[in-house]
Amino acid sequence: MKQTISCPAPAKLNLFLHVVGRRPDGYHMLQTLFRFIDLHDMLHFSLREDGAVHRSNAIEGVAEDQDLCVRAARLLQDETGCKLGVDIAVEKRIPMGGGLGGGSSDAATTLIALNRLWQLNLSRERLMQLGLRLGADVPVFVFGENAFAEGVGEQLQAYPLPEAWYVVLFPPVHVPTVQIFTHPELTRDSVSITMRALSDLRLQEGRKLRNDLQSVVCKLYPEVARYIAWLGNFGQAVMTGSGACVFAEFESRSQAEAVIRQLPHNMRGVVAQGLVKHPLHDWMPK
Ligand SMILES: C[C@@](CO)(OP(=O)(O)O)[C@H](O)COP(=O)(O)OP(=O)(O)OC[C@H]1O[C@@H](n2ccc(N)nc2=O)[C@H](O)[C@@H]1O
Ligand SMILES: Nc1ncnc2c1ncn2[C@@H]1O[C@H](COP(=O)(O)OP(=O)(O)O)[C@@H](O)[C@H]1O
Repeated sequence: MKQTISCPAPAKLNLFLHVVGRRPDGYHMLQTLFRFIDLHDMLHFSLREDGAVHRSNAIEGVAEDQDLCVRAARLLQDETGCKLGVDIAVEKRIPMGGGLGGGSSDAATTLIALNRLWQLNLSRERLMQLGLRLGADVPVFVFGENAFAEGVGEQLQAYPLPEAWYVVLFPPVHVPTVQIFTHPELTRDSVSITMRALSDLRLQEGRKLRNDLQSVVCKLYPEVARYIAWLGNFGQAVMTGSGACVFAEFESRSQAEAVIRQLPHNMRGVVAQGLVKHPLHDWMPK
C-alpha cells in the first residue's frame, strides 16, 4: 500500500508590521511579530518510487509547476539528490493572497513532511535556508514558534505569546504585494525596536500595534478600510501582511464568537485561536 501522511499548514497573522528601511536591491527591511493561528490548509503526501512530483488536485489560479508545495518538493530533490517522488493533495482553506501566508505555510509543511517521508534528516536550520529561497515568509513556518522577525523576515527570535482568539475578516479584494511596497506614499522610516522594547510595549499598551502597509492599502482599496472600520467597533482592527485580511484580538473564544455572529451577511470572516507552536514543531530531527 502507498505510504501517505497528512499534515496541517497553519495561517499566520502579522500582529504588527513596521517598515524600517529599504535595501539597495529595493527589498524592504521589516520588523514584525508572527503569530500562528488554527486556520489551516491540509496537505496529503503519498510516496512515489519513480521520482515524479505532482499535485493531485487543481487549485484555481495556481498552476501545478508554480505551486509552492511542488516547488518545495523539487528544491529538496535538487539539493539532496533524493530519487523518491510524491503526489501532493492540497485542501485549501486559507484565502490566497490575503496576507495570511497560506502559500508559504504550504511550502514549509512540504519541506517538513518530505524531510520525514523521504528520510532526509535535514536540520531545521537547513530547511529554513531552503525555505527562504521559496519566499520571505517560509522560514518562520519551519522555525515553528511564534516569532519576532527582522530583515526581510528571516532573522527570527522566538516570542512566546499568551492565549488569544482572533476574528479574521476576508475583504474580497486582491492586493498585489509589490504594488504596496513600491508605492511612493509608503513610509519606510519607522524607528527600529528591540525585542525587549517590544515586550514592554505589549505590556503597557498591547493593543496599540500597527501595520505600516495599512494606510496605503486602505487608500488604494477602500473595501479594506470598510472592514477595518466595522471590526474597529469591537476591538483594535489591524491588517495582516500586505493585506487584504484584517483581524482583531480577543481574550476569549466567546468574545470573538459574539463579534462574528454580528458580521453583516455580505462580509466574510472566521474565528481562529492563536497557536502556541506550529503543529509540526516536534517533527524535526533532534
Ligand atoms: C508582507 C509580508 C509580511 O509577512 O507578508 P504577506 O503579505 O506576503 O503575507 C511578507 O514580507 C511578504 O514577503 P513575500 O511573500 O516573500 O513577498 P513577495 O510576494 O515575494 O514580494 C513581492 C514583491 O514585494 C516587494 N517586497 C517584498 C518583501 C519585502 N520585505 N520587501 C519588498 O520590497 C518586492 O518588490 C517583491 O518583489
Ligand atoms: N499552495 C499555494 N497556496 C496558495 N498560494 C500559492 C500556492 N502556491 C503558490 N501560490 C501563490 O502565492 C501567492 C501568495 O499566496 P499566499 O501565501 O496565500 O498569500 P500571502 O503572500 O498574501 O500571505 C498566491 O496568490 C498564489 O499565486
